[in-house]
Amino acid sequence: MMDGETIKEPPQEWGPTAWSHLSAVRDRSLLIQCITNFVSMDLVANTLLSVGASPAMLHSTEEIPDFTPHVHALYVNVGTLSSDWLPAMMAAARLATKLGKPWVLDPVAAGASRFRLNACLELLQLKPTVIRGNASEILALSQASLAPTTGVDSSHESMDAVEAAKCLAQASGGVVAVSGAVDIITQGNRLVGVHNGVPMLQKITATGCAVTALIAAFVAVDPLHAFEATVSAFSVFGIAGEMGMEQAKGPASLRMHLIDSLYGLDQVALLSRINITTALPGHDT
Ligand SMILES: Nc1ncnc2c1ncn2[C@@H]1O[C@H](COP(=O)(O)OP(=O)(O)O)[C@@H](O)[C@H]1O
Ligand SMILES: Cc1ncsc1CCOP(=O)(O)O
Ligand SMILES: [Mg+2]
Repeated sequence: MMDGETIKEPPQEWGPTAWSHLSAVRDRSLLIQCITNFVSMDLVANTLLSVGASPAMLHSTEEIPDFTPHVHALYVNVGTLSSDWLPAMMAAARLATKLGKPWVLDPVAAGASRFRLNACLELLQLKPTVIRGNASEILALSQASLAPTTGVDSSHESMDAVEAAKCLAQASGGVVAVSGAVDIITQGNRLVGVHNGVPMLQKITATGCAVTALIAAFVAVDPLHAFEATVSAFSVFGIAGEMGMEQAKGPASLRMHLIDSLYGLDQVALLSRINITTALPGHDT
């Protein structure tokens, strides 16, 4: 294989990998510290509880030295960022990194303002294990440039951000994940697409925040294989979305059925529904 060439992944391995991650998360009572936005706190906490993890929304700077050493992973989300929250995010991420604990960044609306973009760039310096955003967020971060028309929702397709994601992964040294109709996950010379999920997930606020929280839990059980953990979390969340949609009448009932489906997801459903590609059009080598 030539240097820089993308490794071909055996797709048949992903079902068992995702199942073993979900089973481990369910077995382990993982404590996940979430410094997340006001909009997402409820869905993030309920998503983590539905897979057996324990969410804790502790965000005071004063609590970090006592609390962060006990968590299995840290989740930082800048969705409703203000200057008084940033020091806590930085302190928690710094301590997590120092203690060798995984931490995951959700750069919500990274390109919406200079303050937010600079905050995300500062957080990037602290080496997140995984960065998960929508395509517009990953493009803004990768180019370190504002995109003022972009709020929290993406104005791009995930496929538009494949090269940006690869650059960001190289620059940060972490896993970079772009959500969308196809979720793109990349690290080094690895790249896969997860095709699970339903478009209605975009009509529920904070589903992006929730899938990032799930990634934090999955990475907590397997910090040395953050790429596999991230792909597994996306598949599980997307499959739960598909199963929830079979019972839902619209976004509000999908939100409820999504959580129920995460809670009840079994091995047969996961193995039969998981849909992963390892060769994206124009990006397979
Ligand atoms: N068109 C789509 N089809 C299927 N799933 C989707 C689609 N768009 C987003 N999703 C899923 O919805 C969840 C939230 O992603 P997204 O809407 O991109 O994040 P954000 O809310 O941060 O913008 C992810 O699990 C993603 O896979
Ligand atoms: C609407 C909104 N405004 C600030 S944060 C937030 C929630 C964003 O959630 P997501 O990125 O998962 O759509
Ligand atoms: Mg988001």
